[in-house]
Amino acid sequence: MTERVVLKLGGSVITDKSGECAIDHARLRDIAEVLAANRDTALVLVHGAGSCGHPEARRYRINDGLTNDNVPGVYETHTAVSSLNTAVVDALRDAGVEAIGIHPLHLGLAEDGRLASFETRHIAEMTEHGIVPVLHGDVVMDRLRGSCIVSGDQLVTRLAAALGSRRVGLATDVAGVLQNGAVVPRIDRSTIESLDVGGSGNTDVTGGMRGKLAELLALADAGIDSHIFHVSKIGRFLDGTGHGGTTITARSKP
Ligand SMILES: Nc1ncnc2c1ncn2[C@@H]1O[C@H](COP(=O)(O)OP(=O)(O)OP(=O)(O)O)[C@@H](O)[C@H]1O
Ligand SMILES: C=C(C)CCOP(=O)(O)O
Repeated sequence: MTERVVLKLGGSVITDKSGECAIDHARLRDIAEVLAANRDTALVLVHGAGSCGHPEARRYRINDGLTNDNVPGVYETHTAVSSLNTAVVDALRDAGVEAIGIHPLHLGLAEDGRLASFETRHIAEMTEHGIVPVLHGDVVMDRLRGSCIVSGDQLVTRLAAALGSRRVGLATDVAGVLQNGAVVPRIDRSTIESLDVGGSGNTDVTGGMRGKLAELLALADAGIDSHIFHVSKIGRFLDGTGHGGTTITARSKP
């Protein structure tokens, strides 16, 4: 079976998270060049929403559930993050990567904030043909709440488990998980307690670094390690030369 790499581009690195849907096109071009240079990798790409989706999700209180008042928020949030998805796909295609956008609102159903069903067989099929599926954190219909936000981080864990991926990376705006300014090289359930991990510095409805680690520790429990590193280290993550960030694992330090 093809060894698939699941890579998430944090919303903080492809948008200016302090603005309103401020897409960083120059950063997207740089990332696209790196991914184009690694075309042999069977890649499944996920991106966060950054300033294209988090402000809308917060404004319409999507995660509190749907009422008569906030139904338009489903459209507004999905449209904002979809515009970012188009920009990511365009940048990749301009660099020669056979990318195609996939919207979780169309293929997932949640129950109380967690994906209950999510089709991935077509994603696996795409990678067999050199297509790079580009998914994103999204608003998804929820059988208990009406709707909820499914983060790119939740998608990463879902995809990695479903596709049997052993290489999972999250590129973000920090060098890794930090403690007193230094990167913590390895985190497992026994070491997480001693760390000071917070949310995002900007508008974020999915828990920032704390939310990320909750997802990735659950993935580690399922036997799949993952890595958080600075966006400038994507090439090194892909070629295995060392990303200098944090590895999230179920195993204690050797
Ligand atoms: N201990 C910590 N180490 C590193 N970053 C931390 C820590 N605690 C909180 N953070 C914050 O977490 C942020 C990264 O999480 P964030 O959710 O913003 O990233 P992202 O995945 O790029 O964004 P998005 O959720 O939009 O995709 C950092 O920029 C930092 O402000
Ligand atoms: C807010 C939306 C639409 C998705 C959030 O995904 P994330 O940026 O990966 O947390």
